[in-house]
Amino acid sequence: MSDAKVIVALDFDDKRQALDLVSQLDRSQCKLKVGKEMFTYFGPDFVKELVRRDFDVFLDLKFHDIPNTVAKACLAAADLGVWMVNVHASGGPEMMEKASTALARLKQPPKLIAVTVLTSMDQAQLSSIGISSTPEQHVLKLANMAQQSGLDGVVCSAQEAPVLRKQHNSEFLLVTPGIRPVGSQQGDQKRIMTPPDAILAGVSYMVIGRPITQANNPMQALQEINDSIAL
Ligand SMILES: O=C(O)c1cc(=O)[nH]c(=O)n1[C@@H]1O[C@H](COP(=O)(O)O)[C@@H](O)[C@H]1O
Repeated sequence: MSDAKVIVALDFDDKRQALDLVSQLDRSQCKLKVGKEMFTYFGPDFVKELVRRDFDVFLDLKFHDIPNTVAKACLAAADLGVWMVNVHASGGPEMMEKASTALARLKQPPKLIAVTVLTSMDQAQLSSIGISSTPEQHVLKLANMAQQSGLDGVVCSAQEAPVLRKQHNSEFLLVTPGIRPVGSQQGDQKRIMTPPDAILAGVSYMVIGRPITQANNPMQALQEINDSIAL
């Protein structure tokens, strides 16, 4: 596994464009994430190609279904050779336990993490789905559930990292999207933080998409982020 803290979210509708960027990268600079858009267009072969190129790949399909279906989908993801997979914590403890138990039987299981509260949601969005706690309270609750269910960590925003780090040691992975370098567009993200602040807050890995992929010079954007978090 590489030491890279940045996970580049490859959200493209064009495989050639994605592979052009990937060809300029190496595993010491970043890990790669394949999400619903690219997986739906280009399927497992695209994921396998990135694994073949020796990248740590996070397959971000956010499984959320009955326990048996999710456990089997996680096994299918593991078959692709990915480094990390995720499920929605709101699928509940039984779903998460079944997935974690299924993966634990493998020789080299991928990391299994749970999405808590999407970084595109704020208090108003949470209220609109009937949840009256604050995003931080809800993240904490789901993160505890994920840990008790045997998961390796959670997806949350960097804003919740300091309080999560008080309850979970550094082995519990905090994977944080909603990362915005100073001057970049916020877009649809609500709970955001800059890369250096996120590292100070105790995150394990930062998922960064558009600030890199839509930059005039993606390689320079990634280099600047890596420089900004270098010790
Ligand atoms: O699981 C994820 O990766 C994820 C969870 C979350 O709460 N928020 C979130 O933005 N993501 C993903 O992280 C990436 C963020 O991309 P940018 O907003 O372009 O940096 C996207 O691919 C999202 O699908």
